[in-house]
Amino acid sequence: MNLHTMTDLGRMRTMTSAELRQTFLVEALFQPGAITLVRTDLDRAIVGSAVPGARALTLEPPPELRASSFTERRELGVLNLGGAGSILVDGERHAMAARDALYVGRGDHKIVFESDRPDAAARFYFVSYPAHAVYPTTHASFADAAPLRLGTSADANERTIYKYIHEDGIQSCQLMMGFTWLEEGSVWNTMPPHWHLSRSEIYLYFDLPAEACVIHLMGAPDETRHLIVRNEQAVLSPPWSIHSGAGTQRYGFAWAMGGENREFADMEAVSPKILR
Ligand SMILES: O=C[C@H](O)[C@@H](O)CC(=O)C(=O)O
Ligand SMILES: [Zn+2]
Repeated sequence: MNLHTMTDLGRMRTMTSAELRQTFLVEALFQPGAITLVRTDLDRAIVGSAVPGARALTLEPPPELRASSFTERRELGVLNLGGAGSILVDGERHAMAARDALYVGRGDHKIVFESDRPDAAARFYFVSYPAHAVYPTTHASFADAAPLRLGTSADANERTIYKYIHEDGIQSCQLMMGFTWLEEGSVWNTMPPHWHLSRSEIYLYFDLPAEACVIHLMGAPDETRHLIVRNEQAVLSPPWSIHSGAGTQRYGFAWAMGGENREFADMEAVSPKILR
């Protein structure tokens, strides 16, 4: 399992593009017919994907977890970014339509990913954090996600935030998860930006054609850096970092957070005037 170790603000000032990418960008997710896992020391998150083909895929615990099952001491949030599929948790089948989410609570579970049709494979994206208590495994369909419309077309940031795992939605220990969908002609996410010392965050950009990219902004508000991010790549965002971006066209992105609380609105707004 690949490991991304974080840096601090001081070293970030002198990092090259390659060093920034090695530290903060997760590139090799979504391998056909496989489960891919990447871990980071940032709140001990594990980022992963499962793209089952004709064969079902079982989530095994990597040796680094020192566990007999993946969720022995962890919770897991899954979002289906592809075709219809299922997730079996201890034999119980949860149908996963496109944009459905599943929360799997701490416990010795057997987790299996399946696609309904190998030629229109499910693309399961997941994020896991350590968990200290058991919350029930819960499915949410796209219609269950609380939509929050933000932005204007004049600011090119008209978008809807769909929250699945949060204070008023699916319950969890520390995981929050959902995705944001930009309207045609809107390219900016999280502008004006924010940061939250109470939580770290992970963005996974999706629904971008191969030639398109998002210029993701990170760092302290007065000392920003950027990453060029392609389709289905993830950015690890420490609590002290802003996380915002502009695409060469519209896109979607899944966001997940871990930390102190699960209040979506608990963030420090950053005035665009102080960005440097
Ligand atoms: O803390 C919240 C997260 O950064 C995102 O949900 C923000 C976002 O999707 C947006 O403004 O477009
Ligand atoms: Zn945020």
